[in-house]
Amino acid sequence: MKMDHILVRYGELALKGKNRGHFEKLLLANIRHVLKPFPKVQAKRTFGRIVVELNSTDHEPVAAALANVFGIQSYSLALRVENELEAMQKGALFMLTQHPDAKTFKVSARRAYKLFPIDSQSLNHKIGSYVLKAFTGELAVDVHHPDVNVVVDVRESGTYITAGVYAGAKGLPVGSSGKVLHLLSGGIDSPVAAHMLMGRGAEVEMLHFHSPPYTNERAKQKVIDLTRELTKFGRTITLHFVPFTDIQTHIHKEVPSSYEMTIMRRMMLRIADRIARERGILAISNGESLGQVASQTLASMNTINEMTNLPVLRPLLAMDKETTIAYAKRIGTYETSILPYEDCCTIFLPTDSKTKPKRDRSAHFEQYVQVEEKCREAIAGIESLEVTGAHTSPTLDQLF
Ligand SMILES: Nc1ncnc2c1ncn2[C@@H]1O[C@H](COP(=O)(O)OP(=O)(O)OP(=O)(O)O)[C@@H](O)[C@H]1O
Repeated sequence: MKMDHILVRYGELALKGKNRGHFEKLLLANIRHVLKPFPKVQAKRTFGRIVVELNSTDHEPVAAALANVFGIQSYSLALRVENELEAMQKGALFMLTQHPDAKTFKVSARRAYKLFPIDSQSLNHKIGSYVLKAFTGELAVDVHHPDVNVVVDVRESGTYITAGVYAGAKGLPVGSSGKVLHLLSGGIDSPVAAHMLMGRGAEVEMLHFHSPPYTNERAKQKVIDLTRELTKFGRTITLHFVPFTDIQTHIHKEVPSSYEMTIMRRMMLRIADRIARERGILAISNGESLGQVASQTLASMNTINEMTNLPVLRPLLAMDKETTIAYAKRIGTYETSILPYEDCCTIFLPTDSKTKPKRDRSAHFEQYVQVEEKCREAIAGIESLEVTGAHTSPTLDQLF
């Protein structure tokens, strides 16, 4: 016998009333996205849950892929058998052999298919006593706090037997809350911030500023790799590379070093604002946390934020670095983030950046930067790509 199904339950979705149907469709699409590396596996929506048919594929990698998908409350490995008592008994026994450490169990039969002739009470009894006989002395029944609850779910299409529930990623399906334009650097923080937003249903579209030849091709590949890592939590992600060399060198030449960082960030946000509006995106996000560095003080945020009246979401605002690092390790982005390739923000890194930059001073220095022209040129030079997933994601060689 072999595990042949995974039953997926969704939680918060249920709270969403009339959006439920839409959310279920999104969740199913996102599940199908992460299951693309398993061509034989199929996912279907039935009776308020999603049934994943393994079709002879090993359950472990499939379950691991599902564990990442936002919107899944929990899931269970399942065995499907014919609607016959003997098959149910053998199936329940098989499921219990998957839990060699269990000392107690119970059977919880549910008979959604009322034409099946044995009622759930009798099924509990008949299956329970069969299992007890097979495990003589090793297993006992405990109806209140069993180590394993064997659920026998009788449906018209067959009986699904599960033993154990695994926690899903919870949250909302990616895409259910609309789209956010996310500023993705190659660092530790911004991928974590993106993941948090995805968990609240946001579809993230990535914007990365790069400054060749100061930042190299490997830095670019790193950003693609981080994006690809994030596709495993939901769906394909659009990534835009904005050429920033000209703007940066110009700022470096024309602006006092204490305001370079501020003006550079204001240019980034100006460009992000325009791209978001062009693409009908309602919010911008980044990986800033309060007070970490000169560009992330309240005064700095205030001065930089002047460039947009779209909401700027900062999921990491109140998180300390240690927690962010632990989070990045957990979601699998940390190892890529710490690869030592330059980010454009560090290439002319001034040591005297203002921690309290002013809006009026910034506007004054921007008079020397040809803001309009530079923004237009940068936007015209954008390269965009769709990053679909670990199995199909392109490398730079294939792209440019
Ligand atoms: N080259 C870039 N392209 C796009 N966004 C960027 C870039 N550099 C920085 N950002 C955005 O600005 C935020 C703050 O960047 P900064 O380098 O000051 O801080 P950080 O704490 O090192 O962030 P991270 O770890 O995400 O790089 C980043 O989280 C990211 O959202």
